[in-house]
Amino acid sequence: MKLNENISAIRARVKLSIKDDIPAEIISFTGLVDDKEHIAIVFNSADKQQKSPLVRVHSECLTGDLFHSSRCDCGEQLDESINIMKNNGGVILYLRQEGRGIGLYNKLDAYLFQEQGIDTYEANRKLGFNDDDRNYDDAINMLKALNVSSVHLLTNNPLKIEAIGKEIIIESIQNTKTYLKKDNKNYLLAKYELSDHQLEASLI
Ligand SMILES: Nc1nc2c(ncn2[C@@H]2O[C@H](COP(=O)(O)OP(=O)(O)OP(=O)(O)O)[C@@H](O)[C@H]2O)c(=O)[nH]1
Ligand SMILES: [Zn+2]
Repeated sequence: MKLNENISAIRARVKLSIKDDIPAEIISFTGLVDDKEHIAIVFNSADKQQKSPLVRVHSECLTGDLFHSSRCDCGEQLDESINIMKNNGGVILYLRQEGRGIGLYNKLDAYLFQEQGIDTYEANRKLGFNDDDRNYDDAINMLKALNVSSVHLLTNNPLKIEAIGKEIIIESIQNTKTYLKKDNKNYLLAKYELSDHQLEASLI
């Protein structure tokens, strides 16, 4: 595991959301292990005030997070996280691991395979990638830099739980909701059947 203790962070206060003016801090880091600019969004200074904040480790999805694409559930999960944390505090680690780590170009390429009936994981393999090319070392580095050593984790993804749990105490797991949309049934089914995500089977 690549850990880096020599991280520094710069933070600025922001208000989030179109309607709500949710106070938060946005934090960027230098000294992370990979060359991406991962960020943390901290609600109610959870890093200072809460011993075990609620944490969402969220991988970038430009199409879903920003444009609410019908193909996935990422934007809804991000909105859900913000809505919970605006009242209860918490930390979102926004990791620049677009397309489960393969990047946007390759994710769009994978969509072309999916249109032929191939599931999301096999589409990755057809392009020469692993099913999931992410790692969470820098998520751990960021939590440590924020003095967060134990968390309540907001996820349905067992790989995230395993990876974060290697260095951070996980007090509890809170699942996100299951968001079935126009075009994301196969995406959700693949997560449920092939990758053991804790989704509501009755909804998909
Ligand atoms: N390769 C690939 N990546 C995808 C596809 N659809 C969405 N993604 C990416 O999948 C990632 C989803 O990450 P997260 O929101 O952290 O969610 P998750 O891994 O499903 O885990 P939890 O939401 O925590 O349960 C993002 O990086 C998306 O860009 C796809 O069809 N192919
Ligand atoms: Zn997405």
